Amino acid sequence: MARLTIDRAQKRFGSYLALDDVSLDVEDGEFLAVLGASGCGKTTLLRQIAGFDKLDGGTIRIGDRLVSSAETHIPPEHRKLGIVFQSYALWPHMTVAENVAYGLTVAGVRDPERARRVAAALDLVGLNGFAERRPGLLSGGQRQRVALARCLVTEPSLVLLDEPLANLDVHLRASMEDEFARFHERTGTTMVYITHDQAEAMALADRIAVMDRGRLLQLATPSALYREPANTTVASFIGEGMVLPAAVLSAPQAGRCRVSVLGVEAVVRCRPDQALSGQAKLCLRARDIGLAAADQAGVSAAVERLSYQGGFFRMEARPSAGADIVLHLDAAEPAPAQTGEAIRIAINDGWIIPDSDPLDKAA
Ligand SMILES: Nc1ncnc2c1ncn2[C@@H]1O[C@H](COP(=O)(O)OP(=O)(O)OP(=O)(O)O)[C@@H](O)[C@H]1O
Repeated sequence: MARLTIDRAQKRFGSYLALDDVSLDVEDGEFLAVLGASGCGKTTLLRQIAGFDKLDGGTIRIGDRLVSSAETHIPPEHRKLGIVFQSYALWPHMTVAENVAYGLTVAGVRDPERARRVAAALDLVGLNGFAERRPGLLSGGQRQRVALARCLVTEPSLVLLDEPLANLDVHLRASMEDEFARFHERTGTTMVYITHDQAEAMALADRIAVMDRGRLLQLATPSALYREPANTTVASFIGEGMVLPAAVLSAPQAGRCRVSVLGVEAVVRCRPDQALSGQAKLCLRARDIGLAAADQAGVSAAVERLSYQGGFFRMEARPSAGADIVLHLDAAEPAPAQTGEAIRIAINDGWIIPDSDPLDKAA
């Protein structure tokens, strides 16, 4: 196990800055997910940590050891890492046990120590009955577990996982998520998990690093990312947040303030220490809004779309006071209004986004 510390990492491809001053640290034993849309720089970051590429600026440390900087480059095989790829990368001509043993053989570990460690690793991923099978005769989930066992057997100080569930179907993904979570609990290994799937990141990670266009936008627990996004990009990317302009009507008190949004007053959450006045940006989740009761203030809107989600409807509605805004809210079955009907929407909660987007600022 080891701590990972990345300080102002930079990586260029020609004139494009694929990593732009990325700083983050992963605690010993922590499970960190790196989340972002395609092309945001996740794989580039993983390749720097693994040592597949050379860094142009900044530093990467594993434990106390400097492994990457513009001047230093420790090769991947000397970083004590385990890597699990999306593609499994198993040898088809070797049995499961031989695949798992491979890294030990290369490292000069011999039987009976090697056999003992292979059996323990297969046991850990629940595959001890499969040692003599070839990978071609395993399911996708079983192959991914072999890849996990192969990575673990070398007792890495840090495990990097590059979209390991991307090739699996929905059901298998869910059971492999459990598998990864249990595995992390049992071993306490420091893990960095790359994914573009926020549900996966939320379910697994202690903290999530959200990336966009080569920059780290926020590093926080899943709950803090959802409830208190730091900027507009994170607010709209995570949990389908709606970002709306709001006028601040009162100074924050105990982490709450009064705002006017779409012509309606509401009390919403904000940072207790934030100096707020004038205009702000408000993040609303579907669960923050609902149909207004008769005696409650509400935003007048027209239902544009209803989609059944199993037990409830997702309703999309366009407020009459904001032609370019669509609000989405969840309504219990049976549908309380039909497409085209007028409704009133109450704003029950929300979050004042503390920062305008750092990328907007840079632009
Ligand atoms: N070897 C390379 N040469 C030039 N550009 C590159 C190279 N590798 C990556 N890039 C560019 O750097 C940016 C980040 O790529 P990266 O592969 O890290 O994204 P990603 O977040 O992992 O995306 P995905 O989820 O699609 O794999 C992209 O714009 C990509 O085109």
